[in-house]
Amino acid sequence: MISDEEILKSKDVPGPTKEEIRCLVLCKARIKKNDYVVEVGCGTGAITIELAKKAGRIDAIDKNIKAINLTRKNLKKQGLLDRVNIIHGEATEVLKNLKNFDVMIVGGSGGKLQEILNIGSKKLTENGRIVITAILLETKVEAVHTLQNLGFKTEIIEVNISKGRILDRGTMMLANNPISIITGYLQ
Ligand SMILES: C[S@@+](CC[C@H](N)C(=O)[O-])C[C@H]1O[C@@H](n2cnc3c(N)ncnc32)[C@H](O)[C@@H]1O
Repeated sequence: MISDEEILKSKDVPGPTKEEIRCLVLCKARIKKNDYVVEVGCGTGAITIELAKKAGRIDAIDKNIKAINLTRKNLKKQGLLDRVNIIHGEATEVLKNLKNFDVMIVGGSGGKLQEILNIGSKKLTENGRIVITAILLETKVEAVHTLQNLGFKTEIIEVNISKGRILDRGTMMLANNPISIITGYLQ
């Protein structure tokens, strides 16, 4: 897992998913080396980089062209550009044209989470997984309810990470915003 510092950022793209959260997303997604993974809302490409090291085929989607360009730059920096199919577009449209996949990671939905989950769930292979990261309370509730209604075995964890800042007289723990990781497993 690369550090947060290694990831190129831009003022026009939301910041990268933090290293510790990326670890948990990858863990919950149970990625295997032949998996076909679709990432909705790749942003900086921080999660895409890790997917590119682990999965068989990766499609990374974002509706923001600046995010697409940044994902491309970050993948190139890590020597992983040829491992990912980067797609610029609205996820609800792009997903319809994809073949069936094993895992869908949702890092952003722009108010279209239900639609993304409805379309994505129909494209999942047997034993497919969906992993959603959410900051807003409303998104967390919507993610859990939608996955349950679609028949997924649904799990949610809330992660509160504090990182130590080393000072002259000791170490101060600084808290990051809590983030939820909601996972749906086909059963
Ligand atoms: C919080 S950022 C993702 C962070 C990313 N995991 C990272 O580490 O950089 C959310 C991204 O989702 C994208 N997004 C939101 N709704 C979308 C949609 N409906 N279709 C495609 N992309 C979307 C946004 O443009 C944004 O780049």
